[in-house]
Amino acid sequence: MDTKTTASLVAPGAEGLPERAPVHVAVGVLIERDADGHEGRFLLTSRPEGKVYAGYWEFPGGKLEAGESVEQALRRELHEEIGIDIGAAHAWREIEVDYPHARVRLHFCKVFDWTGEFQMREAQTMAWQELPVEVMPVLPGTIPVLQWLAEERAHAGATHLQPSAGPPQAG
Ligand SMILES: Nc1nc2c([nH]c(=O)n2[C@H]2C[C@H](O)[C@@H](COP(=O)(O)OP(=O)(O)OP(=O)(O)O)O2)c(=O)[nH]1
Repeated sequence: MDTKTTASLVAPGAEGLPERAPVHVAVGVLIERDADGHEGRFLLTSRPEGKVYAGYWEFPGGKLEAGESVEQALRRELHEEIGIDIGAAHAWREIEVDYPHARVRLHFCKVFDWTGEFQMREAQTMAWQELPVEVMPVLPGTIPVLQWLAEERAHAGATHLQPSAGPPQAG
């Protein structure tokens, strides 16, 4: 039995929902490293049309299929969705998120090595980002990862830009 404590958060619209079994999701935090091994830019992709939260930015990944490990699922999803073959997947952090559509347990893995050309096979968009992230909006379940990266990098200030409420109204 899994007795680990996992951080959790409730996305807007999912307050007060009954307890649901989580859907497990493997997520890759692809990070560029310089010659000294310092971690730099990381990859975000936008969620394709037709999925929940279409257009929101996230780290690439997807749901585990029956019998798959996190690493197997990540390898398959990144090949299917963005066309690359990953090297080692380093298990990093986990969080559970309650959305109106499901409760998900996100298994984030850092990935530093991959081969192949990036191909957005689901018509997503990709963006290499630093902190603060400039693409928006960011998926609620992605924001904690930006906070973890900020802690690791001693980044002070905002982790991501917020969609503007629009120009101030006259009058
Ligand atoms: N890939 C990914 N999913 C995330 C992140 N943060 C977060 O809350 N999620 C949630 C959104 C979705 O509810 C779930 C991933 O499911 P999905 O629908 O994208 O997975 P999938 O590609 O296997 O989809 P499908 O084949 O069933 O259409 O995890 C993140 O950073 N990356």
